[in-house]
Amino acid sequence: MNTRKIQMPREVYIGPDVIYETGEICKDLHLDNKVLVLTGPNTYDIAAKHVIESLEDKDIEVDVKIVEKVSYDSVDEVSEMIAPNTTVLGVGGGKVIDVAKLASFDKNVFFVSMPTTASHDGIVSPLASIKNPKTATSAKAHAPIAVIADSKIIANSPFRLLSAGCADLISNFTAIKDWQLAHRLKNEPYSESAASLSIMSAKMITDNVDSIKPGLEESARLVVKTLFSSGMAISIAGSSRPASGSEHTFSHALDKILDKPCLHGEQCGVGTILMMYLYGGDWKFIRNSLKAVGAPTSAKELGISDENVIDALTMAHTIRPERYTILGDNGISEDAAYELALKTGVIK
Ligand SMILES: NC(=O)C1=CN([C@@H]2O[C@H](COP(=O)(O)OP(=O)(O)OC[C@H]3O[C@@H](n4cnc5c(N)ncnc54)[C@H](OP(=O)(O)O)[C@@H]3O)[C@@H](O)[C@H]2O)C=CC1
Ligand SMILES: O=C(CO)COP(=O)(O)O
Ligand SMILES: [Zn+2]
Repeated sequence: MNTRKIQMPREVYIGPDVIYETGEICKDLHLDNKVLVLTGPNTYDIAAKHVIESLEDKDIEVDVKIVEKVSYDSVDEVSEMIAPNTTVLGVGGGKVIDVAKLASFDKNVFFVSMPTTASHDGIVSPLASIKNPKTATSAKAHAPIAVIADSKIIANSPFRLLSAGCADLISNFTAIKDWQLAHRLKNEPYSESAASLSIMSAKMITDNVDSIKPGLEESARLVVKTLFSSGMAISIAGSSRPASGSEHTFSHALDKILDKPCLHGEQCGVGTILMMYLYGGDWKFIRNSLKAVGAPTSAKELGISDENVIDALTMAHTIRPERYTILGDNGISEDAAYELALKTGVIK
């Protein structure tokens, strides 16, 4: 059978205060039997409590779970709370949304994505990126049945999170270069439509850096919509290939090395500067774009050591060996990694 399934959300709501309409939206979608709200310790007060009120106002039975730690154990814990008629609402950052996505997929129930910030492109994608000691990358799950994105809450989220979302999008530039390389060198299947959508998403950010400002609802809308289009590129490809290449394996390596990793998008942004240099591309454009959206461009700005950068660079090719990238099968030598990081100003 040569059929591919592309999953997209059925309904997408973006707007100020839309969170207060959650109950009504769930009723309209017939997702009103029983709802499990997953949220984080901070996002409970910021968003989830209003979601719960809105659901209860419509007489929908609600269970709540605060996700403290993101792991396969938390996915299992959440799965145990899911009955066949439960709808799972993920209200929070990328980690909460990923747990909601994977647990609902395991139990074959609907999932609604309710991002409280715009920090990553997993908002609509059908993949969940949950780490375990063996795999550092995303697992197959399903797309949300609906997305409810409150642009007021997102605009008021820490600007650092929005900057990280922009950096996750800018990283599509090198992800696509890696995909094209793997297509030419290894005959890996390549989708022109997914790649175009991915590049368009990255350009939407670099063409509009001046419009991305703290506390502005228009900025939040722009970044959310662009994260949607990048997530859709992932859906079309059926893998994170259009949005995750060597810059992401650099970030995944940092996640393994650091006791307290930085934000996903921040690490990927710095990785993009490094990998674009390896491609002989315009890495200064990447660095300037990241600076313009307020994202870190060096080890110092990430708050990590120069040694962490070199270790992550030399480890990156081991993270997902089946996904061919500019780092090749053997990776980069320590000397070359040092030169690369120095020349791009990532280390001093
Ligand atoms: N599935 C996919 O395709 C993808 C998945 N990812 C994954 O997503 C994760 C990264 O997501 P990210 O959002 O950066 O990290 P987190 O989910 O850890 O969120 C970062 C922090 O921001 C807080 N926060 C969220 N919204 C607000 C708000 N409105 N106001 C104040 N604080 C807020 C969270 O609070 P709280 O403590 O309440 O949670 C948390 O402390 C990674 O695990 C990454 O692998 C990334 C890209 C794609
Ligand atoms: O972060 C992602 C896309 O931005 C998902 O990537 P991974 O598949 O590498 O986890
Ligand atoms: Zn990413």
